Amino acid sequence: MNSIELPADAELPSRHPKAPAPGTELPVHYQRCFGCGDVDAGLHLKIRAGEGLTVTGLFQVTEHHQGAPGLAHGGLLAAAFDETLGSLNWLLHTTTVTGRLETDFRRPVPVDSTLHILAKVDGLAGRKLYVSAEGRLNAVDGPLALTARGLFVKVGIEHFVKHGRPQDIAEAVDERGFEVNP
Ligand SMILES: CCCCC/C=C\C/C=C\C/C=C\C/C=C\CCCC(=O)SCCNC(=O)CCNC(=O)[C@H](O)C(C)(C)COP(=O)(O)OP(=O)(O)OC[C@H]1O[C@@H](n2cnc3c(N)ncnc32)[C@H](O)[C@@H]1OP(=O)(O)O
Repeated sequence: MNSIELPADAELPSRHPKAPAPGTELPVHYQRCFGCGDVDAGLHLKIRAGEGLTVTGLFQVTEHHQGAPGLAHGGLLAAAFDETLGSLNWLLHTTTVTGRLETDFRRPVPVDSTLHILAKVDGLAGRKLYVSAEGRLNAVDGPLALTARGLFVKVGIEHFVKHGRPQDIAEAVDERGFEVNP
């Protein structure tokens, strides 16, 4: 498939009236999520709602995240973007999964740096949510290290019930009553 292009019929969706206020730290959507949950080996991303259809993510790169010596692993950086882009769901009160994710690595990300990720919704066409993000080193206006574009696809709760491992589904139900974006 080709690069992700915003289709001509895409429209900018509305921010949901109950979206978390700008500046609010978003809740963990699932405690065992590798991106945002309380997982030892996870990314421990801190994501906040921004203005409009934006969220900001902070990824603290540690020695556990290396690919090359002293540098962050590209796949983990893509995961940090995936998680931050997925968190845009909170602003729309919708549920999507990643269909396609393109990541451009423009500058190495050293261990001990903080990656400041700014993600936004670019448009919605049917079930397809088009999103994009940039990541900067150590400051919101720091050097540009990564850019990404994503295509997320709206799904219903049944997607997780059908495909997920039963014991994890049961645990998630206990955790939050299976409510998404309460
Ligand atoms: C316990 C429950 C907890 C649930 C929590 C859930 C949400 C919580 C809410 C907020 C969450 C906050 C943070 C977000 C958290 C995490 C972020 C990370 C997210 C992930 O890490 S998520 C895992 C990786 N992700 C997958 O595991 C998806 C596997 N996949 C599939 O499950 C199917 O593949 C699916 C469903 C994508 C589509 O399947 P489908 O049968 O429903 O629909 P279909 O195929 O018709 O596609 C419909 C239209 O999308 C186009 N389309 C589809 N895929 C495309 C592609 N790759 N490139 C270009 N276009 C594509 C088609 O071309 C068509 O376009 P058109 O309508 O124009 O024809």
